[in-house]
Amino acid sequence: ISAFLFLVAMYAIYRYWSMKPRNFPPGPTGLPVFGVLPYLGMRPEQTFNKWKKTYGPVMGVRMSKKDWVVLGDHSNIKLALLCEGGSFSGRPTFNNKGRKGIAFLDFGRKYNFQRSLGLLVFSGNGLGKNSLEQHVRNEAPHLIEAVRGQSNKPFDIENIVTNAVFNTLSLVVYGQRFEYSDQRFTKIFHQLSTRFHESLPFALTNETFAGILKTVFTRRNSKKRNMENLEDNLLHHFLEHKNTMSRQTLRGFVDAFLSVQDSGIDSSYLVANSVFHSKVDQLIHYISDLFICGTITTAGALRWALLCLLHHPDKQDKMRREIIEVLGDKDVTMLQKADLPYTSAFIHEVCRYRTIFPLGLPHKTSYDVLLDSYFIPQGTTVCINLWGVHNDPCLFDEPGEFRPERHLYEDGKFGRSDYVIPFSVGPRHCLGHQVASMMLFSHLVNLMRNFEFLPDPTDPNLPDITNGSSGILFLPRNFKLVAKA
Ligand code: HEM
Repeated sequence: ISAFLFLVAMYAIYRYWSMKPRNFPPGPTGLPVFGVLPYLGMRPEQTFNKWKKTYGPVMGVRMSKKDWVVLGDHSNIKLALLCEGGSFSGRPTFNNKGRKGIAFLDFGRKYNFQRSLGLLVFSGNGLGKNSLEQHVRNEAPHLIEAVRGQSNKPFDIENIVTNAVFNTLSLVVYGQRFEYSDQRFTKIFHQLSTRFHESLPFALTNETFAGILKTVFTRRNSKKRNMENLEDNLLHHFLEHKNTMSRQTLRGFVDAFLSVQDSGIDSSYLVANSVFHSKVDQLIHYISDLFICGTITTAGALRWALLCLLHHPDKQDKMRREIIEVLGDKDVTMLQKADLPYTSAFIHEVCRYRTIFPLGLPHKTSYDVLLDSYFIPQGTTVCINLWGVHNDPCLFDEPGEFRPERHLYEDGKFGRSDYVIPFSVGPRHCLGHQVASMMLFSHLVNLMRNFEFLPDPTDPNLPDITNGSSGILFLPRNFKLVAKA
């Protein structure tokens, strides 16, 4: 009898554990307490993609004790984020309770205001596309000079590229750049990159047993300290910057933020509507979100592009020939992009082939919603599998192959694919996608016209292009190359 009761109890626990909301998308529940966490592996996006074959592109997975929805194909991602954008644009609360800024704000009035402020600077309006482009162009000579300093011997380009991206963003944010040798900023890069070495589902699972395990097995305290140091550094720099502000000339995002905030009617409206809890906290978190979301991603994409050049010398030659023929001695501008179809196709393919942000940032439903005839309750965390779209064989022939030519028409013109969505889509898509695209294009073209990139002659193997760091971002492992001037 006791064995029978034990089995009944186990069955009841299992049934209770497997319970999901009515008509919730199908998917695995995994183990009690942990859910599917033990089965995700180092590349959760690939595991989700495998499960898609069994459960379909709209899948419900039990993550520790919560049910998440994973969207795994282009049509459902588009349906959710574009057609139902108002319902799918929230952000779940995880390690970020009380955090302001932008990337982790829930959808709503406060978020919309912060986003429009960001768009003033980071889109074609307000401080303007030209000034964005000008900032990117201003950094290029420093990047070239730093690489020239290492030319003809094997070196790791990571710090130089990260410096260039950080400085470009710093020009947009503060209107000011820093010397590559400035120790304060090399420290900040390390603080930035440690944020990304935790896998997304693990980073978000902050509850029950999994949360306890995470505390035991990860160095959260050092991560927290890093974040605080980063924000201290940014605050210190901000205070120096504020003292030199003039309302006549806005130097960048910080000045724009302060002037909107301090301008009479707007300011009282904003304070009355509690758009700003505390202006300095909000601004420091915002700046840190911009650097965190913008630096390691863009520098990582540039390093993947360089790795692709090393692995495909024929494509490198073709691209350099195109750049030299079209540009001659002229400066690189975004207008010339249309005349560089192979280069544009190469960059587009790098963004597809090595998806930097494989699962993007998690979304949350703000209302009960139906998708693909499934019911998704308000407050559900929704993961967007961008990697799954980029590797869908129905959309890309042999998706595992690096083939820029797939983005060229027969007449040689570049055709942007709607299915290449590294910046995600919808109201929450990447705020920095324009400046990121400018940096990828301008920095890469400038590097290509000045150097030939060759593998490290002392290493018999080419650096690994298949595997990368596994975490929230998919980044290349460290490698050396030779930049032949
Ligand atoms: C190759 C470079 C980059 C890639 C692949 C990338 C990709 C992404 C992705 C996938 C998201 C999540 C979108 C979503 O929630 O659906 C995101 C968000 C974001 N990105 Fe980027 N990003 C890049 C560069 C940048 C840069 C340079 C900036 C600097 C301004 C930036 C700022 C942000 C911000 C602030 C968010 C949060 C937006 C929000 O929640 O409203 N990113 N990015």
